[in-house]
Amino acid sequence: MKEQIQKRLDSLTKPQGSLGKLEDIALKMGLIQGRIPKLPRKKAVYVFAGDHGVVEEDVSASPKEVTPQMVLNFLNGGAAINVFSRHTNSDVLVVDAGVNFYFKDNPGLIKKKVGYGTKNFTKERAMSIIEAKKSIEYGREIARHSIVNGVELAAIGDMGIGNTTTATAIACAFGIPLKDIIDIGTVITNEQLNNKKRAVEKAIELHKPFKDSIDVLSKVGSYCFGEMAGFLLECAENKIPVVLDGFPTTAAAMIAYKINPKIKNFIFAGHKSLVKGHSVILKSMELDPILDLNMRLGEGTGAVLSFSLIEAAIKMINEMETFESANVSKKE
Ligand SMILES: O=C(O)c1ccc[n+]([C@@H]2O[C@H](COP(=O)([O-])O)[C@@H](O)[C@H]2O)c1
Ligand SMILES: Cc1cc2nc[nH]c2cc1C
Repeated sequence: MKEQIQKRLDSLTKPQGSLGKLEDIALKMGLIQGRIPKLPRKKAVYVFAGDHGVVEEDVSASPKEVTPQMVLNFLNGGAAINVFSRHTNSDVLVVDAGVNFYFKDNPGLIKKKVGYGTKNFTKERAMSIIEAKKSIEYGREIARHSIVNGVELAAIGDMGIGNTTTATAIACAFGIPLKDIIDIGTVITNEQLNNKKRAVEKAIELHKPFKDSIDVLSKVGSYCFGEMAGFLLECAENKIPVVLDGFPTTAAAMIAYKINPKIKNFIFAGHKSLVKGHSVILKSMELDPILDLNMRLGEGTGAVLSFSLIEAAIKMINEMETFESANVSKKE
């Protein structure tokens, strides 16, 4: 299949390889679909929301109430992710994986709450092993539902005050040195950055050694990261491409990747976040980001914007004329 797709790319009226990453995207999408790739008939972003006990350590710029407030904003269509999803003709589904708030039913809300926020992982496990397994299973259920509903290109986004601290702790638990990834998420004071660094160091010291993904998830993870990991695993097993967003969603991908490294063949990195650790963890999974727009918002915004380039790549391989059909000469 790879040869067939590559041959088609090389037959199009352009110097070989001149469309750069767009050619890589068309090839990867083709390998996922097992054919010259076709446009996805339905696209959706799943924004996984959850709260983190570690925010007690004063690691974030915003109060924790922002997590449920932003969930309501997503449901009302007023956040950046709603705008960019309308722009790319994608649906927005918000997942309550573990927000410390009770939400009323809403058609845009998927209620998969494992708990009302995790515990402070600088003092104890973020969650039990049972909850960690449950969060992965909930993520898989959401993916199955998405596939049954015809979503052919998905993205994951995150919402949770404290997410970048949890993401940092997860990456460190998998062996990435803290100094290579510690950074601000949203803009915080130097004191808060120090708190964040100390919180991760304390957690790693308290919980090491780490056995596997479930161990990492239960010790320093959170419900929304577990659900994102389960979502990725299930989509990959069903050959549905998923686009990652920034630093938190990519740390969640690490959890899934350590369970099944083959998922990387079904995953796109939508963009490169400004958070310095993002490129480090993308590289550890050999993923190359599509966009680089100095963004660090989360919510799935970078992922959904990259949908238009993924679609452009698919249109390119389908709609361009070949040297032969357009009668353009080529040196033998
Ligand atoms: O996607 C990113 O790379 C990213 C970088 C920094 C912050 N965020 C978003 O900001 C929130 C967490 O920020 P923080 O500083 O509380 O960890 C969370 O809701 C994320 O979606 C996201
Ligand atoms: C307002 C706001 C919106 C967000 N979206 C993702 N993370 C966020 C953090 C804040 C503070």
